[in-house]
Amino acid sequence: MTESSSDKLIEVLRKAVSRTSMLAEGNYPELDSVVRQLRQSITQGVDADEIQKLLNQAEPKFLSSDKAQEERAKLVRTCLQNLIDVLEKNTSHPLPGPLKKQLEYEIRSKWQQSYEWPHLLKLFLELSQQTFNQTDSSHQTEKNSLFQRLFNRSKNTNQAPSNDQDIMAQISHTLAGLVDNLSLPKHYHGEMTTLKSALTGNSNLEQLPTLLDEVIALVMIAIGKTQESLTKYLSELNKQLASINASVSSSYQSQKNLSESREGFNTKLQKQVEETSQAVQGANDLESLQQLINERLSNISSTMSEYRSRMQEQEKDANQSITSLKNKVTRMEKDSASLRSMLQEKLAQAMTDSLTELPNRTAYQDAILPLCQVMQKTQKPLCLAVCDIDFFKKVNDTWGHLAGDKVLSIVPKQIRSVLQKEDLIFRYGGEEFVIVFPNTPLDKAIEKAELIRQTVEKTPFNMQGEPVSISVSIGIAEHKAKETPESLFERADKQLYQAKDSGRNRVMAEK
Ligand SMILES: Nc1nc2c(ncn2[C@@H]2O[C@H](COP(=O)(O)OP(=O)(O)OP(=O)(O)O)[C@@H](O)[C@H]2O)c(=O)[nH]1
Repeated sequence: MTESSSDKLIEVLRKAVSRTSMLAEGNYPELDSVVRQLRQSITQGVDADEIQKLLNQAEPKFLSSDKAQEERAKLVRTCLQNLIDVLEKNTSHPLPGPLKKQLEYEIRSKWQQSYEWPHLLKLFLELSQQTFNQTDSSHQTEKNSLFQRLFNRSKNTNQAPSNDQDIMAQISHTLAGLVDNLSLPKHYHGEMTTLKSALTGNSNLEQLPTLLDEVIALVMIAIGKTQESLTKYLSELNKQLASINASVSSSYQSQKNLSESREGFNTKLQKQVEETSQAVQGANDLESLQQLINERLSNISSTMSEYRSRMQEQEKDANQSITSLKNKVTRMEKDSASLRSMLQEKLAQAMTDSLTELPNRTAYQDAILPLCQVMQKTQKPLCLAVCDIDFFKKVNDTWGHLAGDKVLSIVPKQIRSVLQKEDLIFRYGGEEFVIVFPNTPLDKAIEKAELIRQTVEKTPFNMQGEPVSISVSIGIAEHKAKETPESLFERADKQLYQAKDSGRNRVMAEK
């Protein structure tokens, strides 16, 4: 490595350490002073030995904070699973399948990312609401059941059955455990204690949505560091904009001063020339004329040199302010480019499923409406296929989750290998994929789906040395004029259920 490229590398690393340490600060109080010291030493450019000494001292603290974070995440995962269990065991109806599946899948794939915790809790709240809606529509006898009173807030003030009280006691006990586990800044400890005591022993079901909201708010505070740093970053950019604005006004002011002094100079010079010409006309002898002209010329020359030096000074000022303006704009451009790429990266992460690397359900929901609209406008057909791996639970139960994950990552690759460039595939949740065939009529989509089915069926899977065959069932529907994406999905999903009911490993379409 040349000296200049190693200098550059050191500079980049210095910056990276300094920014990362800013993000880390505030997460673990016991690490804060070390992180701050490290940043200061690095920005002040102290020598390597000193930084090494600091790192040696900090090592055990870094390790213990890593462990604490992992423990915390495990507890959150267990808590979320317990919440689903409480719901499942205590209601007389099955929980809404797709949402439960989605929540379980998201818990499995996201529990380690603390910024996903509020989202997981919100999904649990949604699951509870859907459970109630389902219960309500099918069983009038349960009018005063848990979820009716929870989410519909029925006016009926009957005493809650003791079963409901038990459920709430279990849910609040789990939530209190979760709150206890949060790492919050000191000034939130009061709120945390209040919420914990509101949860402990609480058997009033009607308070669950409010309490859950409060838990989510505290979780967001506990993990809100990234947001905070983003806000700081934006406010820094804002400050830079303000300072650019100030520079622009000062540069405008110096331009204004320049033109004012030019005007002043012109008037003064004109006046001196006029006075000279009048004096020349009024002079009666050569000697006095010579003296007068000398006097006037020296006046004009001193006015001109005064003007020249003033102009030079002002020009220097203007140049300086233009240079500083240019530097500020360059710095701001760099900062906003890095912010933009950071946001794009975050957006891409939020839209991609980490196991299969396919665009996820959120990406599907963003894409489907505009796709339907374009196809409708151009009067071209669009078909949607919902594809689900058959007996996937058996794969997990027989060969374990890792083997299940392997199947989940291979199947979409096989599907993709027979798709055309314009076809789109998404992981909708669990072992379910959605495939969009733009510009494709129903009979053609059925052919494509049949090819997908055969390809998966022929793919050799091997579990612990045993050959295993995997198959998929597929339901298809063609988009109708003015139909919503939800209704299109529902029709395709219905076909999928028929394919499952008719024995699986088949394609069914609405004819
Ligand atoms: N390994 C693994 N399992 C998952 C993942 N997502 C969902 N599952 C599991 O997939 C299974 C789906 O099971 P079911 O919905 O009963 O469906 P199935 O066994 O495929 O049966 P049919 O769809 O009726 O053919 C559940 O056991 C989920 O826990 C994942 O990301 N990895």
